[in-house]
Amino acid sequence: MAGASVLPPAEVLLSKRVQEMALNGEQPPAPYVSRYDYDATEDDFSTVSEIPVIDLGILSSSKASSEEYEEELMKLKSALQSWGCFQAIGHGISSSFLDKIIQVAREFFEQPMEEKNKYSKTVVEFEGYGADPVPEEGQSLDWSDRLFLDVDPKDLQKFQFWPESPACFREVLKEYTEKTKMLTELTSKAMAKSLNLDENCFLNQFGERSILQARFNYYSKCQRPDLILGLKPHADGSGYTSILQDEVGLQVFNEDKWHTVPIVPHAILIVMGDQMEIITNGVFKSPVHRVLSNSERDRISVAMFYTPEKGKEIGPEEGLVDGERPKLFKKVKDYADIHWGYYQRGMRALHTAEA
Ligand SMILES: O=C(O)CCC(=O)C(=O)O
Ligand SMILES: [Fe+2]
Repeated sequence: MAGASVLPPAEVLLSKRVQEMALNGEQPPAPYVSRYDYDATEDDFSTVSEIPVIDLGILSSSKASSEEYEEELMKLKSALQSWGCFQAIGHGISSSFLDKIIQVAREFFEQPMEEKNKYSKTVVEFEGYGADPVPEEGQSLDWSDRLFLDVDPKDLQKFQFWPESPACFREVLKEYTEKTKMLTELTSKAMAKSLNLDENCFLNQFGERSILQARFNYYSKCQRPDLILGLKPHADGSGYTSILQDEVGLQVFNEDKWHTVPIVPHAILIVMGDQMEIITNGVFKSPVHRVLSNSERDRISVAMFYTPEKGKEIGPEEGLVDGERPKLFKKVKDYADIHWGYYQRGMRALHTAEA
């Protein structure tokens, strides 16, 4: 293998899109090669795991019988304690609209580079089209391209990064943002109730100016999926994240094993981020997850990161602290920034919040 000194620096590699390399049939260059622990059974997408499915319709409707309601609430709590994620159905967002989001995302990424590059970001910026900012030296790179946008509060939207092609992109994203806000309200209330807390307690911690960011991920096919990762293992720095996916590839680490998240048509996967682990005093888990590449099909996902308002202190809910369960975390603010610093070094940041 060539010595590190003759490799192009990560800045140069990251200024080139993975999609271009894939279309040119190029082999993944060294910094993308991250898998030395290849295990064929972990790549077998046909054996997916049963991630709990929760019907949010039951938890939001006054019509549900109280028995059914209590049962669903208990399922939700248990899913978040053991997996840190669940597949939400009955969320109230129409199937045709969810198809539309995936479709506009696909149309965006399938355009010529010249069109996409109108929205490109530099290797130090977050927002726009491209790769994540350059990680610390020695860290591997992800075999994927992204379009990352701040979407809420509205005054944070920077339209120079919002595609005008496909023509309906902006309208669809605005509508999805509004729908995701409703979903987060419903989810936050249901999660609080499942822990016998005031239904507004999580919404209050996130604050009036809680943040939503959209990340459109495009995972190109790769001839050597055994060598690379679409997205390296990480836990999210958000409060929690909702994910739409059109192909398998996402895996969650649980009980010493990687589990492939199955495609449940029109379900939205809700994944706890570190900040919900802090707020629930460790009752809910923020799971480590990653994305594998595929030699046959590309993959689109749309992640919406829901994060507490800038500068707002968050910390364990008092109702989840007692003699048996002392405070595991201290109060923190702007945790997502701390998380990012560690992420770039391939590390988790949760320990920085420990009491
Ligand atoms: O593509 C996916 O399914 C997961 C994306 C993800 O984990 C992230 O963007 O943080
Ligand atoms: Fe993630």
